Amino acid sequence: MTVKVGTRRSALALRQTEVVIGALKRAHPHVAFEVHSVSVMGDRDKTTPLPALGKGLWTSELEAQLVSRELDVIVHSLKDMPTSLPPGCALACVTGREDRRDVVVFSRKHEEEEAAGRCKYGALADLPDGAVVGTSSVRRAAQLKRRYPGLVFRDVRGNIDTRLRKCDEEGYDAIILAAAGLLRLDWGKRISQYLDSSSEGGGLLHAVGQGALGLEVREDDDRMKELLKAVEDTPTMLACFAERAVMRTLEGGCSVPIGVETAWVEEETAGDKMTKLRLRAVVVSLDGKEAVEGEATKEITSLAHAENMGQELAQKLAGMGAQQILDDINKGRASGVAFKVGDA
Ligand SMILES: NCc1[nH]cc(CCC(=O)O)c1CC(=O)O
Repeated sequence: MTVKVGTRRSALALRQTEVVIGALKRAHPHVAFEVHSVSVMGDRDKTTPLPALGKGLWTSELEAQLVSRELDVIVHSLKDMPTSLPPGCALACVTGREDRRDVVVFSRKHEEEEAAGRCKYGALADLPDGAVVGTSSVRRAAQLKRRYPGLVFRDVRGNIDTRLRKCDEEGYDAIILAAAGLLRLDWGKRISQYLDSSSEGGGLLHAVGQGALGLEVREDDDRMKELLKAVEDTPTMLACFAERAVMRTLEGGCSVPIGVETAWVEEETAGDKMTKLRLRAVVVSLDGKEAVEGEATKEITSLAHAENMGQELAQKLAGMGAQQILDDINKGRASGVAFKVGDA
């Protein structure tokens, strides 16, 4: 048996695929795996603002080859997978999660003259008003504008190595990326600050599925689903299904400012310690001026429970004003308002 594994062509996607195949080979030593890299629109078009490219910008070409049976499984960054998949496709497995947080990388132009490699800034809060922060994510820009209104946000496109080069050479003071991508490509040394929902973490909730890998198969391919169970991480899969249900219910995509944060917590209930899933979510207006957030903590033991939890929290946020924020964003786009992340 030879399994044809599809992936984007970026260094990160290829590294992620290598890791997954390594784990599968250890579990199934008699199965052969072939890597098939495919060019996708999000990697080809480096100028159009991401929201204008639609939801399938990282996945559509790969899914077409899955359905036509040129591929048997696709390794995705889960956060790049739309929350609704094309007919005949299924998210069969979510693997263990790398650090799910966003991080700050400062431009090398801020390294101390006398101590190469040491940046004079340690956190976003250290930056002066007017400092330029690069991100192509409306989720990151909208949330950070709330906490750091003096910063100027500017689009930065390209794969991770390109964005690091642009950070150092093209007038940025810092850029925001996912820890997972940097760590998987051995760029951890560039990370100056980890961001999360805490005050010192900038109050930033991460992207749905960030840090996790999603393995997509044909809906009717039970043999492939069985084979992939060897690399499934069930707690991560349950958490990510809850996160994805929040976005699906709010009808968001990877280009709307929805942030989430999940954690498995121990809670005392009637004298018994129980492990429960804590799910936080936030919806922010593009200018960062309005935000609706909430959380829930529940015992979750199935994918259906997880999806229901995400759906309920999303409906609660929608009733608190989140749907209005998203409707305003979609109206703005429908009227052809050119979309850009930031101010510069
Ligand atoms: N399309 C961007 C993308 N998709 C997945 C990752 C990082 C890896 C992950 O979140 O699993 C990135 C880079 C980034 O957000 O900095």
